[in-house]
Amino acid sequence: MNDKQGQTENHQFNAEVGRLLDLVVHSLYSDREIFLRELVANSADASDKRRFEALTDASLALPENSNIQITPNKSEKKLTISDDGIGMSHDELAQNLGTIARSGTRAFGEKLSSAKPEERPSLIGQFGVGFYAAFMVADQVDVTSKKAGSDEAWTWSSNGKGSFTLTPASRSHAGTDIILHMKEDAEEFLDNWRLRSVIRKWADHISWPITLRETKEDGSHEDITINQGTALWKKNKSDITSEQYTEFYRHISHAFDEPYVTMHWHAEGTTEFTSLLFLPSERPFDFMEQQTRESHIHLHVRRMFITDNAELVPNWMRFVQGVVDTEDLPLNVSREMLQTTPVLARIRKAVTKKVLAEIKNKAKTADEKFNSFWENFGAVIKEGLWEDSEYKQEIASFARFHSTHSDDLTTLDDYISRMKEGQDAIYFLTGDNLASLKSSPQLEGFRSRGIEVLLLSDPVDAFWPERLNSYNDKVLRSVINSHSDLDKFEDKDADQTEPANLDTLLPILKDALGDNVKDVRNTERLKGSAVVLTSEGGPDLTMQRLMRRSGQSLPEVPPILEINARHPLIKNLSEKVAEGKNIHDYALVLLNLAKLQEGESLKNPNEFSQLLLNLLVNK
Ligand SMILES: Nc1ncnc2c1ncn2[C@@H]1O[C@H](COP(=O)(O)OP(=O)(O)OP(=O)(O)O)[C@@H](O)[C@H]1O
Repeated sequence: MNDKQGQTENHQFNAEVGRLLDLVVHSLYSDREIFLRELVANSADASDKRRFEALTDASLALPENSNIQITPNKSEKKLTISDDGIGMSHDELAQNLGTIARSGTRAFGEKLSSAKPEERPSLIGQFGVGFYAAFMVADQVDVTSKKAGSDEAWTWSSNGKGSFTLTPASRSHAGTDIILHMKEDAEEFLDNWRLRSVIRKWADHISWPITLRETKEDGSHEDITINQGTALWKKNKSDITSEQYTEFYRHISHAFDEPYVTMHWHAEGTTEFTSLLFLPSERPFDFMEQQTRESHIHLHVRRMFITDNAELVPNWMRFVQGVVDTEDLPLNVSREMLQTTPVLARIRKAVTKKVLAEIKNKAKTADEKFNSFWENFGAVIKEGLWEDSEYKQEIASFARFHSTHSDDLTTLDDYISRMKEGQDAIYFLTGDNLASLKSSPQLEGFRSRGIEVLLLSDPVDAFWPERLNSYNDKVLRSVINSHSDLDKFEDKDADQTEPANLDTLLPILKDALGDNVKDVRNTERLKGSAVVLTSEGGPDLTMQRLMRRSGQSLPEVPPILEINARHPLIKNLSEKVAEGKNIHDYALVLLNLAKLQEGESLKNPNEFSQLLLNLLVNK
């Protein structure tokens, strides 16, 4: 919404911003100092952008000695953060500071309100509320900005309570001033010592000089550069503390966790580059929902930021954060060149191999930290089993899986070491969640024969086994399609009771179910359950379900209904048939029950409940 009053325009925040502001202001009280990190990071990004644009348009060049300046004004209770960056136009101010492009704010809000106070900064970092952190310390924020290359400047102004204004302004040169009108209880951030310590903590590695304007007693000013302003990755490893690495990681990934692994190396040979990469220890809150699957490792050329879209590692490694800096590309490298240059192809290969080697190395330790890393990112890594023909066997060698063997995760090698004599396949079952997989009737025949089954519950699990196909000469086979394999193994718990005679029952069930099933047959693999679904040929049941859910049209593939002739219900039905009773309704209930067991949704749940109720009443 926007109504013009003279020159000043009034706008409403979109609803998501309002909610988010409320959360940020009220949930992060004890970590307020992060506002400075967020604002300085934005200024550094804006300066990077302008420097990059200036490579192809000299009129946008940054002024000499460009910096990010922080000016406290105690008497007016104002703190100003100024940069010479790319700036924002009228529309960009409204768009960037008035709306939230990312979905999931509500979910984030719920998670934030229920999180423990000490977990909140990490959540907020995962979400990246950035600019809005300003309202933790300020009851009014003015942003005056002039876009590089434009003559217009505008001031965006808001008290963070639902609306903002845009007013024409003047600024002598391009860039942005963020003016914070500090809350009474945040005046500590107007003290030089406090500002220095916060800047050192958060911004030491930022490659732009950050200056603090200190006012002397006689009223004169002095600009003091606070940060070291060196590209951290260019320093010697021995001169970098683990705190500095952590701060750099947090800066580049907008996160709050500790890196799980830090990889800092210099590659020499045909292509020369320096790389500082990190594996996160926590998963960003909306990581799995993100629409883009590309990696965002920053590419620098001779220390200058070029892009975070160079896709320096495959998509299944997109959780890797950090910087690659090379001397072997020109500074004005174009987008087309990024896609075709062999230099980048070589860097990609080397970086991917290095990260892969590091993950494999960590996997060997098989400790809790690795397991937690796997819990966080395994679902993404497994995408590589599906789409990365070059590395899929290597990924398979360290991938972890749940299985029927124990509650601990297992590797494929360990699974193979436990295979039964005569077993030539790695069996798996896919489904929506671990709990329902564990109790699936599909497992009964495998359990009673002591055959281990991998339990796969990530959406990607429905796809990759088909492409991986085999590991160490052992094929991977879904239990749903492998029941005939069970005949090879002795069933120690075989039920010795007399089974029902199915000669008449089977044809009647089949007739009652018609086109809804491909076949109805007896099975020896069920123990406690009466029925189970299976399929023959075509995609397995879980795959079919996932494909339908993702909106793909799929011809109806009727399943096979298998029944357990030793189950009391089946015996009972067989007697009813012998007595000449109609069991049509029972047949439908059996099929629907089998579908529910598989986690499928019924086409007509009301009809099913009515059917079931009638049967219970007339029992
Ligand atoms: N000093 C600045 N100069 C130019 N543009 C800015 C500046 N500060 C913010 N912006 C713009 O406003 C947008 C929103 O900033 P905000 O900090 O909320 O999120 P972000 O930086 O995109 O992501 P994150 O939340 O992960 O930090 C930025 O993407 C940028 O386009």
